[in-house]
Amino acid sequence: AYRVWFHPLASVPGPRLAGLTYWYESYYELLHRGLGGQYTFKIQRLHEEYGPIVRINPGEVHIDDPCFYSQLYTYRDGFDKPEHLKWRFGSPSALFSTPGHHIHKVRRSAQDPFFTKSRILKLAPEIQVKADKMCRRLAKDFSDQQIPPTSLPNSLSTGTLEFLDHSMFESPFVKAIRGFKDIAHPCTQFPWLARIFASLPSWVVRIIQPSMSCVMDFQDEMRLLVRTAQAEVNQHAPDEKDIKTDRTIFHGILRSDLPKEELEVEILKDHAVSLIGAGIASAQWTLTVAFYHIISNKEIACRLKDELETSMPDEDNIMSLEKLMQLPYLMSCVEEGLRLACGQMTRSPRIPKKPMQYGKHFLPPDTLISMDTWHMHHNSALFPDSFAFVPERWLDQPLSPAMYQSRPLRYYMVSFGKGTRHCIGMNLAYAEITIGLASLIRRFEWELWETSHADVEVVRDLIAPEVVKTSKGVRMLVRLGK
Ligand code: HEM
Repeated sequence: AYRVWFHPLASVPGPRLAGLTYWYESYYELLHRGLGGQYTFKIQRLHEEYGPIVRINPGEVHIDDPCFYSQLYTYRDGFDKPEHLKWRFGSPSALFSTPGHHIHKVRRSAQDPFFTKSRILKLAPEIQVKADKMCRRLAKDFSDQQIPPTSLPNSLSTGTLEFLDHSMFESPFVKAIRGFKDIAHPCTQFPWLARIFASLPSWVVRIIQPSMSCVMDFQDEMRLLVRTAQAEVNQHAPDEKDIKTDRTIFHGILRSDLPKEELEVEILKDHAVSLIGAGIASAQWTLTVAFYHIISNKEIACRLKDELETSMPDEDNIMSLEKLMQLPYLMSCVEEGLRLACGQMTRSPRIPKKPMQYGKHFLPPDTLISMDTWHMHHNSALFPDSFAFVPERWLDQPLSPAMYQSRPLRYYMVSFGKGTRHCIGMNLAYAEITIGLASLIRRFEWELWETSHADVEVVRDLIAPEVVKTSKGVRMLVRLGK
């Protein structure tokens, strides 16, 4: 009775059942359509019925209004994230899992310097080396064969060349990420489940939940990586410059001014898991979506190829990232890929400490308020025919319609989120996707193989190439012929 009639959110529109019980959300996230991961799409239908603000569970409202995005995901006041999401990906101390704004700020300040634009521009030649190696392997071993292109981007994303040597570019990391995705929804709905998994010895978890084995292996590998960095840093005085101790972001964090408790192995292991996991999954999916749409549309493919051939007559010399980023059609394809891939599709709740107002609705402090990329990127006023891949919509720096204040259209592209918790890897992701697309399209001819639009359709939230594969039983295959 309290939740339905007397709760401060009781007057916010929405289905009565959603205001009454969290089981409403759990049903859509775990069971609906036999897939789970459906609440994002259900919320879209609820907005059609109830308007731009909907109460989606007893303590949370969802807003579908592009103008409100920057108010919620703000750079000015950092908001907390809900405590129960901390366990979602089994890395409770990772940046995106950290609930409190203040501790998040401390952790983030140690990692930010590694992802600045200038740092990534310096790193770009290394990414190009990987892209070159990937292309050489394609030319040598896969000419005129089918390959699943979802595997290609892994090679660029992980910061290691080792994957490029795996058959079909298959990688153990990708299996681990799939494992995380399998448990993410159950662990969001029942956070105690993740805590139980975390407290059990790993051999017990492996027996009761075999799909977690690769996750555990991945975590062990990350612990080892952190311990190695610790040992190398401890061998040198803090002010000593040494090539070995500048090798990875973890060497850098260990040499930062973070308080001692922030440098514990388990915390750094969580950062490692999240940086590599987030880095692989989203960039891989975005490149896959862009790649599919480009090769499935002859006009787009020809226009892009023309631009690349004109600017790089010698295919062996892909131009620098800085110059690639000045190619208008290539960058429009990158933007459109990012828009359609949607990044992290699920809503990202924030907890303002001060009251907020949305229209006539007063939202008291500590209310969970959320928005998501899916609703932003499929807003038909901003992005007409929003499910179509139209790079042209990004050419010549377009503006949004007057109802959205005629701002640059890019203002409403939120693949990387906004505010104090926006994606730390944004510059790296742009670099990987741009270099990846330019190298693959400039150097080869591609043809779709037993692949249709359904193979890149999102059927479940939380990003989904593997989910699409398993749920539909098909893979996106292309044939390579130089
Ligand atoms: C196309 C590629 C990518 C997309 C679409 C993407 C998307 C996002 C989004 C939307 C967020 C905000 C999540 C939230 O509001 O809670 C985020 C956060 C994050 N991303 Fe990415 N990401 C991408 C690539 C990367 C890469 C390459 C890395 C790693 C280097 C990375 C690491 C992170 C981390 C660590 C966070 C948490 C930041 C924080 O809470 O301060 N991401 N990402």
